[in-house]
Amino acid sequence: MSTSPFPSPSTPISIEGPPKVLLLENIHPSAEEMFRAEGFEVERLKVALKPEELEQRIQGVHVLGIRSKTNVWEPALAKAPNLLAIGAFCIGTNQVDLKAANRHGTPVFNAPFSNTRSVAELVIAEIIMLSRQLVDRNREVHAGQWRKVALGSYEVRGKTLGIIGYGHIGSQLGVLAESMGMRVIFHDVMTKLPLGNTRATATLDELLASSDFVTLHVPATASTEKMLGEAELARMRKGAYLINASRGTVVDIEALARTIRSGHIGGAAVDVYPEEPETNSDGFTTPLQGLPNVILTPHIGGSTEEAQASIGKEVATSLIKFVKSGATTGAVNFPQVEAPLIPKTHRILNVHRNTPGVLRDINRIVSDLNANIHAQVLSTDADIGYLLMDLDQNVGRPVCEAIAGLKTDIKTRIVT
Ligand SMILES: NC(=O)c1ccc[n+]([C@@H]2O[C@H](COP(=O)([O-])OP(=O)(O)OC[C@H]3O[C@@H](n4cnc5c(N)ncnc54)[C@H](O)[C@@H]3O)[C@@H](O)[C@H]2O)c1
Ligand SMILES: O=C(O)CC[C@@H](O)C(=O)O
Repeated sequence: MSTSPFPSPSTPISIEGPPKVLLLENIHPSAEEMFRAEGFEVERLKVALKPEELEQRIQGVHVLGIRSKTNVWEPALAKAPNLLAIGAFCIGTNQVDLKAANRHGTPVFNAPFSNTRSVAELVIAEIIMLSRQLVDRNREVHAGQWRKVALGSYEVRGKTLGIIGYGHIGSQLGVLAESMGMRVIFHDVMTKLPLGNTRATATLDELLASSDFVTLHVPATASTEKMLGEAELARMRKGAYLINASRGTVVDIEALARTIRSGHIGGAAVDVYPEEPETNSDGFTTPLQGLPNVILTPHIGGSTEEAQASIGKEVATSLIKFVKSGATTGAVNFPQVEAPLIPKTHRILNVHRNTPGVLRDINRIVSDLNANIHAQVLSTDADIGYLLMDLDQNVGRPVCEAIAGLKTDIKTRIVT
């Protein structure tokens, strides 16, 4: 992903008719219902779009909803000057070029909580399945083979679970695992409050060397890319199990396959892969196929009815609030502003390059029109400033047109 230039020239956004929403990747109908109830026009597709298709479909769209399979990069953003916001109806936002979206004045909202319990529960199931070699026994009986063995099957009680990434998922998982009598340790780059009897290890290596189960719950970032490679896998205890329901970039999958084949690792449960198919009808291969005591799932950690319905509502709520008031609280790439609408005032939103003098120029435009600023909130990051202005007079159109003439302008729109 590249760092984009600022868009130029800018034009004020005016929404004629209902705001247009494009929802991809079979986003739960709860989102569509909420948008429709607010008078938005919604198109909902079951599939992800490839970059070139997205560039076509995104034109004229005000709100785009995706999950983990649609990449939103600079070329698509450049084709969508009317795009107000992007909703990632999931936790991960690595599929969006967040920096480019920021520079285009487009906040990205996600659902940081709604599917976390579903992932934690899946991992609990996998811990027991790996420990009892359940997938292998299940396959054998389905094939008419009766292998009643205890060898290599263990209780999880008293075993150590090592959690890499003690965030929303990792910490919930720790609580659930302790209730089954497991010892829980974790490694995180941030200082985290250990829940229950868990404790942080001094290093990743200490966690790898001390765990019977290692499970990953980190985001896809430069620092987590292949954080478990050949050397790290070799540091795990002999016979230990690995679980990855975070992102496919985090584990060197070829090295994992070799380590399982060598017998050093006792099994693995993998939900995410470096390359994943875009649709359910595409074929799929991974070097882990056919290996013993290996559970492979198609990125379903967060795929429960409860989680998807809740995500639909959570992200739609943020997007509707942003379109209707400009609130950016919770956006993952944007200065945070939250201000309820003030009756009898007229709200303008402006995103501009963060350079000296912008506020002075904008305020001069307003005062030259003899308008009064009732309230004004500015929040900035390194690249952009996000300004929310409530004016006493209904002069949004001339103000927006004049602001769009400033070299520093990125995106301006009238809310009320
Ligand atoms: N399989 C699925 O369907 C599914 C569902 C939900 C989330 N996920 C993935 O799980 C990830 C974690 O979700 P979450 O809600 O717990 O996120 P979170 O942000 O609450 O927690 C992530 C934790 O990882 C830590 N971390 C970041 N970089 C690290 C590093 N290099 N080493 C150690 N720790 C590091 C962070 O400090 C944080 O505590 C998401 O980013 C997403 O990619 C997958
Ligand atoms: O629903 C999805 O496509 C992704 C789910 C999960 O990986 C997430 O990041 O929340």
